[in-house]
Amino acid sequence: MNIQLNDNSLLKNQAYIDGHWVDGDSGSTFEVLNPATGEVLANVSSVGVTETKRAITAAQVAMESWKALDAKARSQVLEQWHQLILDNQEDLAILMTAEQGKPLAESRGEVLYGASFLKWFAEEGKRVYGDVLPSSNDRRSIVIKQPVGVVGAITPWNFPNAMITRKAGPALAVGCAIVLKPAAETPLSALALADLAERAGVPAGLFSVLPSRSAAEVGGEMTSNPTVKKVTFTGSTAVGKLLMKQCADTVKRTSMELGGNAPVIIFDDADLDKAVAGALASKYRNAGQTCICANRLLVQEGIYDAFVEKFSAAVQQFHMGNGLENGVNLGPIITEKAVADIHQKVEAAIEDGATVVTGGKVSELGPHFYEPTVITNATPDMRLFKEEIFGPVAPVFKFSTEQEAISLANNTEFGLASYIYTQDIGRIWRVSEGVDYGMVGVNETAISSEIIPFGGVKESGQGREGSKYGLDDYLETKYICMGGI
Ligand SMILES: NC(=O)C1=CN([C@@H]2O[C@H](COP(=O)(O)OP(=O)(O)OC[C@H]3O[C@@H](n4cnc5c(N)ncnc54)[C@H](OP(=O)(O)O)[C@@H]3O)[C@@H](O)[C@H]2O)C=CC1
Ligand SMILES: O=C(O)CCCC(=O)O
Repeated sequence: MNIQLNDNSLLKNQAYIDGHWVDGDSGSTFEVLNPATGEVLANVSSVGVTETKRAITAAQVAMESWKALDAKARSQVLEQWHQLILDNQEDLAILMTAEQGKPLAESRGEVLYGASFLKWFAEEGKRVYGDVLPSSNDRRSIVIKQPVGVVGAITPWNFPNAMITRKAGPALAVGCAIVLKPAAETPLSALALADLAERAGVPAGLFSVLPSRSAAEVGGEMTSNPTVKKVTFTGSTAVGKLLMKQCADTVKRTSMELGGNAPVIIFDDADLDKAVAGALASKYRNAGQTCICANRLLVQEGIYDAFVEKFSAAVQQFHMGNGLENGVNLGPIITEKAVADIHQKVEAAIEDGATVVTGGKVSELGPHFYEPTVITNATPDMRLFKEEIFGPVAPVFKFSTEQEAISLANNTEFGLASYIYTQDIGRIWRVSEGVDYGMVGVNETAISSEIIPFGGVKESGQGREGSKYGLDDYLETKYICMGGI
């Protein structure tokens, strides 16, 4: 493999099924590329339907003894996995930057973020309480919670570590087994996590990782196999809808964390410096490739020009490049296709009358780099308003009234994250309650952590990840009626 770590045994290029490192049955492999340089990092085994079936069967077997353990015993294994991730933070970060592109500082942060889900759910898994309901004299009505069963998980390339632990943590904590298909662009982080899980004592079969170049085959088996009781997915809305349809035939539970179209609403009374810093951090995190990234900057007319000036000046300070190099704080875009898609949206906006203040083109650094861009005179009929940009492009829209801001924010089929900048306490409540989003950041855009219920409404998905609420997605509720008392 074209990469050097302190511990090179974390570099895996085979699937991890039922506790074994294996090639795909067909022997086929696929390339994993460094998006900053285009170099081939590794050739990774590609699995299909039969290997997925095997992983699911192994999961079912492994789950029997795992769910019978005390929650405390499961917790200890998760704690150990958490500790090993911390111990290997730098290697995991280097691996992540190599295959995904985000600057090393962001990768280090994601590794800690990913580990935090294991720690949180190691603790929270010990608190799966039931209920005794007020009942009539001759009976007692009891509610218990049980693990939902074997879980199928499909994760994206933009967060190659944390999206896995955010699903595996709660699943394993409550006694489920999990079969994971990572994104084809970033399987190395997933496989390194599996290696650490094995070292931590996660029993064979309980956490299998299925790299594949045919997502539809693996996803098709996961969603149709009756042994899988729940499918959890993070990715595009289009694929999420497809998976939900596929799950309908066997009536599986689903959790869907899909696309977003986050508005950042900046009112005239906002603290301008805070608003600029918050919008900047949100928009350009992971080069704009985050489902909760600011997608639309909605700025009130009285502060519009001042905001654009300060924001654009800050955007021009980014140092774009290979995320492994010192000082780089903006990385590449995952694929050339994604770059082309971003650029088409910008070109369409220009044709429709938008103005490019800075950026607006593919960078001279190479075909995976798009210049950090600010666009003014943006209007709601543009693709930049309607679609997830997933790139470092900030369109700035102007509004007049609070009601108009709420209407603009809600004028989308998405409803994941939203942000408000204002100092008016009444307005904070009105707007927070008025926007149709699963999450609202008030004078803050760094809203993610393991303790909060992450998730969306409308076509941004269903279910919540992280927090005490995140456990419910992996639990069934059983009612027991005890009669004859
Ligand atoms: N909510 C979020 O966090 C994310 C949103 N997106 C949005 O989606 C757009 C496209 O990105 P993209 O990577 O193509 O997102 P996808 O939704 O295609 O990919 C996410 C995951 O789904 C898998 N997948 C794709 N097709 C199927 C299928 N038919 N059955 C089962 N699994 C499948 C992918 O596998 P494989 O990699 O092998 O194709 C990957 O593991 C982005 O521009 C962005 O707008 C993307 C990623 C994350
Ligand atoms: O779905 C995503 O894009 C990843 C979520 C990032 C976060 O948890 O902040």
